[in-house]
Amino acid sequence: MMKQMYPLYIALDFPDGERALHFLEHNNLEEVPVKVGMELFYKEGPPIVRELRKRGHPVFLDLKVHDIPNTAEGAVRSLSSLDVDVLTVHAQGGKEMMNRAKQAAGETRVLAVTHLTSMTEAMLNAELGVHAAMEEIIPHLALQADESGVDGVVCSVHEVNAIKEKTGEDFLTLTPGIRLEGEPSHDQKRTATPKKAKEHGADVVVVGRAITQAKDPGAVYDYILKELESNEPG
Ligand SMILES: O=c1ccn([C@@H]2O[C@H](COP(=O)(O)O)[C@@H](O)[C@H]2O)c(=O)[nH]1
Repeated sequence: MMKQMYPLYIALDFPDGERALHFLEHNNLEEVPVKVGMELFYKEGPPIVRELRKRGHPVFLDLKVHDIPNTAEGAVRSLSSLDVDVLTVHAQGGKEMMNRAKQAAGETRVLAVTHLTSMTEAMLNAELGVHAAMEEIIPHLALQADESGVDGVVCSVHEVNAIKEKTGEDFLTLTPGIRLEGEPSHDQKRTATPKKAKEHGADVVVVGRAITQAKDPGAVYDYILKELESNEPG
């Protein structure tokens, strides 16, 4: 059976496992779903994922695999053995790469990153030489991802509607770049509040600094979860 996904994952972007585990323990965030990304995984490796799983945390492993199909397939096979809910590849690796990643993932869900939420359309045009509007290129990449067989995409809240129009409602959208009203966006460019994520129909949100750097991370986690689970119209 395919792994379950949760509406909210906390991005554990900490320099080491000790600090990540201390953060969770001291803020009463036992067993909450967490995202392990490059910073923590490259420092600690598979043992930090095993430790989080042992403590009851569902884990999203966000290593954004991007390589030739054969290498990506092998990488995903290795990573999916860690009992994680979901892992990521780059949609720009192409359909064969995404398809082979999906085949190798077993019950672990695979999501394809479209364009990073830290990029603007101007950067896409000037720096990557991709002369298309974000609102065209991202649904296009999502359609390629859907056709390749992966479970969904990583995108910003702003692209969720256009993606679902092309792929259908069941194709998952996971949205980082979440900020509370009035908060600094840091390096993120395509940001939105949890309320907007809910309104636009994002299936899953990932929140890092808005929780990890908050005065009361537990309270912010509870607030965001409540916003996402609210049945009030936007
Ligand atoms: O397009 C993407 C893909 C992944 N991320 C990851 O999400 C978190 C966001 O952290 P914040 O502190 O909430 O900005 C981070 O781990 C990124 O690696 C993303 O931001 N955008």
